[in-house]
Amino acid sequence: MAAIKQITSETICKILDWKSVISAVEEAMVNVSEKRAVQNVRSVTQIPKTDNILFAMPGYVNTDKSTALGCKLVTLFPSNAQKNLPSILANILLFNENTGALEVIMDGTEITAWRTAAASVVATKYIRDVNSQNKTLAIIGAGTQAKIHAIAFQQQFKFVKVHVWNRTHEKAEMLCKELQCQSTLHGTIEEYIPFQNVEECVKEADVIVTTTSATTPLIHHKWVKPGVHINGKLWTKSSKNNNRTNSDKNHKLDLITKLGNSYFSK
Ligand SMILES: NC(=O)C1=CN([C@@H]2O[C@H](COP(=O)(O)OP(=O)(O)OC[C@H]3O[C@@H](n4cnc5c(N)ncnc54)[C@H](O)[C@@H]3O)[C@@H](O)[C@H]2O)C=CC1
Ligand SMILES: O=C([O-])C1=[NH+]CCC1
Repeated sequence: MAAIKQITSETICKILDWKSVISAVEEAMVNVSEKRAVQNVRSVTQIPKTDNILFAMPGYVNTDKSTALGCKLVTLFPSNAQKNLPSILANILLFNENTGALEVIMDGTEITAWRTAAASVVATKYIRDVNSQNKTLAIIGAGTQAKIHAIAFQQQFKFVKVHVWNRTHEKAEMLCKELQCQSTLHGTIEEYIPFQNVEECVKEADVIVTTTSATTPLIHHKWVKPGVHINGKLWTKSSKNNNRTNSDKNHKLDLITKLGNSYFSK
């Protein structure tokens, strides 16, 4: 049996670029819709008496361009933040589609982070009215996904301001400072502004991204502008609470698509 090739996170980080990732995610969505890819529902293994989860995400794709059989294994350990580790860690396994033999193991943590933000970008590109102005992006949260969404959205859109709210305000301030310092990432952005209050953070936003692990709603529909596009990072262990926006049936926040977990307000 041939040796299993290992691809480290250092190599992955050198390869990833936004143009390719956004277009690969868009292509993957089309392949799933057009049934050129098999993407089964992920399995969720919750470690009893903890919030820790192991996900298995298998998939197969067969197109003119490529064939691949793989499985991503992702752990979500929310308390990792206190250990200075990402709460989401991932590895991707690729198999030979003729023999089933394992051929490649690659680090999947960065790929997962980029893939998630790229899915929000693609969803926003298609769902947000192309004629609407996209001046202000509001980000709820200040962790891995908050930072990568701020960077990814600049690849496709020309936001002028990025608003950030986080449960711990100092982290919102730190993220804004960090993004401000990375001048090469700015594009059209003039300011990254940390907010103490969620309503103030979202009320002028044209696009909102929620990137927290909160299990209760953080945004009220009355606070957002008509036509706002909301990308929700919506995983929670309880599907009943599977939402970061306040959208009970009295509220006019309508789910219009599952693509990238996107919401849109009328
Ligand atoms: N990192 C990744 O690649 C992916 C992450 N996700 C999901 O995105 C969300 C964020 O993930 P990361 O940015 O990686 O995590 P992180 O640990 O880096 O950041 C978590 C954020 O959530 C906030 N938060 C936690 N509990 C909260 C609460 N009760 N109320 C308000 N804010 C709260 C924290 O202040 C922090 O800003 C999680 O739900 C995660 O499952 C989904 C797909 C991929
Ligand atoms: O899509 C993904 O890879 C994940 N969603 C929640 C945890 C990891």
